[in-house]
Amino acid sequence: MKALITGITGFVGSHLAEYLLAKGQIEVHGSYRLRSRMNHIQHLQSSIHLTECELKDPHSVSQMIQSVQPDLIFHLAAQSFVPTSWNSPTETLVNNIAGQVNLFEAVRKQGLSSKILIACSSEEYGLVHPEETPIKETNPLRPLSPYAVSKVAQDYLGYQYHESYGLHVIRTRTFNHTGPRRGENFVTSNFAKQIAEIELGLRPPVIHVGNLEAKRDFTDVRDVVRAYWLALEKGEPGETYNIASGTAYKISDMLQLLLSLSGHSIKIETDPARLRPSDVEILLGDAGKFSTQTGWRPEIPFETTMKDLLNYWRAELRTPGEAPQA
Ligand SMILES: Nc1nc2c(ncn2[C@@H]2O[C@H](COP(=O)(O)OP(=O)(O)O[C@H]3O[C@H](CO)[C@@H](O)[C@H](O)[C@@H]3O)[C@@H](O)[C@H]2O)c(=O)[nH]1
Repeated sequence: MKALITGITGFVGSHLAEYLLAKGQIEVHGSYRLRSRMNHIQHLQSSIHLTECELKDPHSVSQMIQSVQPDLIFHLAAQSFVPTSWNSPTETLVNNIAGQVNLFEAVRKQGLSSKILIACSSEEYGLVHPEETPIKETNPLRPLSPYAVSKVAQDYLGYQYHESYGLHVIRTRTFNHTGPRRGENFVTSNFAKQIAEIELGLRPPVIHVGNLEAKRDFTDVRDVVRAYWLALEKGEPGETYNIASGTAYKISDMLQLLLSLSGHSIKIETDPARLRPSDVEILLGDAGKFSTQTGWRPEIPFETTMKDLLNYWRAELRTPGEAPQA
């Protein structure tokens, strides 16, 4: 069986590649862009097949699909950082929406029956009223950032291509996820990296933060990639599923947890540049529909995830590129 991961060099892509290789009997292919950093998949390079592909270019996508002929496609490649979407809204929308349309069009025109997972997001729910939590898939979508709008479009395009052409598309609305290799812009990783830098004396004992009042539902990336596999194995085509832990942490509590894992005394300072024009206040998901369909449940406790993330940064800062491959 052949699996294609778009965005294989990224945080989730690298974990998914490891998961699929460990399952065995899956030929793992991945797409990357010209300037992608390869550090997350360096240790896998001899076991995977890489294709350079610009997803915004229909020709490039068509050629890749033609040569790989994947049975499974995990479409993870995207501009995924919310603040970047305010600075570059057009780039975010074009990248995320056109990339997926090009992929769908290639599969459709070549008459393939690939099963396609599209990585949508809990950000789509956006403005959520307290009585609407835990959020079900039926909740209204009230996106609060250009990134969230791009994910709503990806989500509905998945629905539309399934209805119009019968493409085997599964849509997952994944809530926040983290773990080793998480990009340093994202909150858990950013705080963990700052703490590791303070421990090594690379910065003064002051941690810079944004809005600590928001609440997020975090799942370990290793549980998320298992969910993505199950989604294609057992999910209903055309359907959308929340992937969530069912517990929301205030960002300030997540920070306290990280600080408790470090013996250092650290001052907290708000950096106004880290505040957003509009922030999603609470994302707390109900993954009941997905659990019933696939039997999936998150297994890794949040404390373990945060310990692994902090240890990842400690190792990465000591010997860049050689952090343990968790
Ligand atoms: N990044 C960041 N966020 C901060 C900081 N301080 C507080 N926050 C708050 O921490 C929360 C989480 O921020 P991110 O880690 O940047 O993630 P996100 O905006 O929730 O989006 C992530 O989750 C989505 C799923 O819900 C994903 O779709 C998206 O790609 C991303 O992974 C937000 O409320 C943000 O305002 C900081 O210094 N940096």
